[in-house]
Order: sequence, then C-alpha cells, then structure tokens
Amino acid sequence: QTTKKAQVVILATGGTIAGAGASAANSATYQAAKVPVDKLLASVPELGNVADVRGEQVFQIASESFTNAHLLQLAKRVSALSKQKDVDGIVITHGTDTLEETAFFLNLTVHTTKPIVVVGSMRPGTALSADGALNLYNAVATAASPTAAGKGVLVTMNDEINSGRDVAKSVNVRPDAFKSAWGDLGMVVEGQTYWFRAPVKRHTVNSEFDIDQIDSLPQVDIAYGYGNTSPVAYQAFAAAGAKALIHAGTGNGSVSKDVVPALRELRAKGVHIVRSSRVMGGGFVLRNAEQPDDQYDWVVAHDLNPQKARILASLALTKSNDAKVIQRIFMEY
Ligand SMILES: NC(=O)C[C@H](N)C(=O)O
Repeated sequence: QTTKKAQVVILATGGTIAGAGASAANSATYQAAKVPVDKLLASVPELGNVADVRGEQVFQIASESFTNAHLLQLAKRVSALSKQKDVDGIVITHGTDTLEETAFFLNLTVHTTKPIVVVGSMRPGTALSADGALNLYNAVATAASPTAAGKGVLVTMNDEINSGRDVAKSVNVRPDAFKSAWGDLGMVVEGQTYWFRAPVKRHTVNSEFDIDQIDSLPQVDIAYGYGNTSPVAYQAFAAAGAKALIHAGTGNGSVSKDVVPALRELRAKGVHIVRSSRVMGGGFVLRNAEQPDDQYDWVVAHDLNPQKARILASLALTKSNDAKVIQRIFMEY
C-alpha cells in the first residue's frame, strides 16, 4: 500500500533564510535575499521525506522593504495556489523583520483551510549553527500535515508553531526571536507536529476580507509615543494622505496632552485614530481607558501591536469608514 505524499509549494520571498555571509563566523553581518529558491530546496534534501515540494521565486527582497503591493501580490498567489487540487499546503519563506505582518495579512485575507506556513531564519545558511534548514524542514512538515488545517496562517521558527495573528519578532539576532503573547500553538519536532491550543479569533475562511476582491490598500501609518513627544509626525502622515494613524502609545495606549488636540482635529477631518501600545510582549488597550474613545470617536487596537494594527486598519478601511465598524473588526480578528 502506498500513501501519497502531501504536495507542498514553497513561495520564496527572500530574507535571511536566503541570505549569505562572507564566512561561517558571520551570523549577524551578511546579505539577505541572495540564494534562489531552487538552491534553497536543494540544500535540504530531507524535505522530500515529508512532502513532494516545488518552489517558486515570488520576490527576492529583505523583508524590511516589503510594501502593500508585495503583500497583495503574494496573497493573491497564495489564494490561487490554495484553490488548486494538486496543492495540499503552502510555505512562504520570508525575512523575519516584517514576517509577522505578512503572516497576519494572509491569515485575514486568504480563504482556505489548507495549511499555510510562513518561515524565516535568524542566521544565513552560510553561518555556523544556521537555523534556516531546520526551520524550513519544520515548515514543510507542518504544511504537509492534515493536523495543521483550519488553524489559520502559522509561523514555524525554533521548533515552535505560532499563530500568524499573535506572533511577533521579540528579540533580534538570537534564533528564539518569535514569541506570542498568548503562547505557542504547538511544537514541530523531527517532522512531527504536536498541538496544545487553537486560535479563537476570526481568520481565513471565517474572515470578511477576501484577497480575491482586494486590489489596493488604504494608506495607514504609525507614529510613536514617547516623552517630549509632539504632533508633527501625525500631522505629516495625515497631510501625506494617511486614512488612519496607528498611535504606538506608551503603556495602555496613552496619549500625551500635547498630542491629544491634534489627534482630535485630525479625526474631525476624517482621519481615524487607532490607539495601540508600544510595550513589548503584549499590549492590552481597552476602550475609554486613558482616553475617552467614545467621545473622540477613536478606535483601540486591543492586543494587536502597532504593525499588526496597521494591517488590520488598512483592511477594515476597505469595508467601512465608520469608527464603530472598525472597532468591531478590531475586537473580532
Ligand atoms: N532575519 C531576517 O530575515 C532579517 C532581514 N533583515 C529580513 O527581514 O529580511
């Protein structure tokens, strides 16, 4: 009796997982996005033990240079592949700097229950103790596993399986860089998945956002809260056309008294204000705590970090310009 291996497509976008350094001692100084997808796959022949894999080079960039256009193009490709009968799972290799934004975007916009796994590495393949090969192997094993179906977009790094919604790059340089405030979903060890939780927020097939219907994203920008802050960045972003501003606020998304009047003025002109928190490891911003959101018609990002709040605000604006609807979306996804 032969059991057919899962068919997994690897979409390569660049990043350190495709990086190369001058010597094996260069774990932190190297060039990202150098190695093409065919070479990447050939360097891990063990992939063939867990799936039939084929690769596609979508981009070859460092992830800090991702734009909304890249997000749209990648998500449309993932969506098209997910509809193919000869595709059981999809892996996206990605730089780690904005990996959490892309994973969240795919989680919100691709309507499939097939496993989608985003993966990167913290060290280039040329470095001593490079983490990319094992991360890729684990990603393919997870994408090939029926146990990963219906759990939303996943991120496998450092043997851990995290939800693309929750996970954030929380340290740099070290391979244990990716953490979720609400915990890992599971582990992937020697090609075997082990699950401990499942996401409860709306995603993929239960999302009101569908990448097949979205061709552009409204401009949303992020301004940072800090001591001695001023309204300059918020006003400049709005003048340049931002439809919503994410306030990466101190603590509970608090806003300096020197900034509040400018944000109220911008809201009166139609720009949405979304309060998030700059704290590491899990913000939790509540409506009307610190600022009277009901009175000002502002939105809170709840537990989403500023960069994830940008992604969701942008998608929300494709549906509605009503702050109450945008707030409903922030509580559901
Ligand atoms: N570790 C990495 O992948 C970092 C790199 N700058 C990137 O995001 O493309």
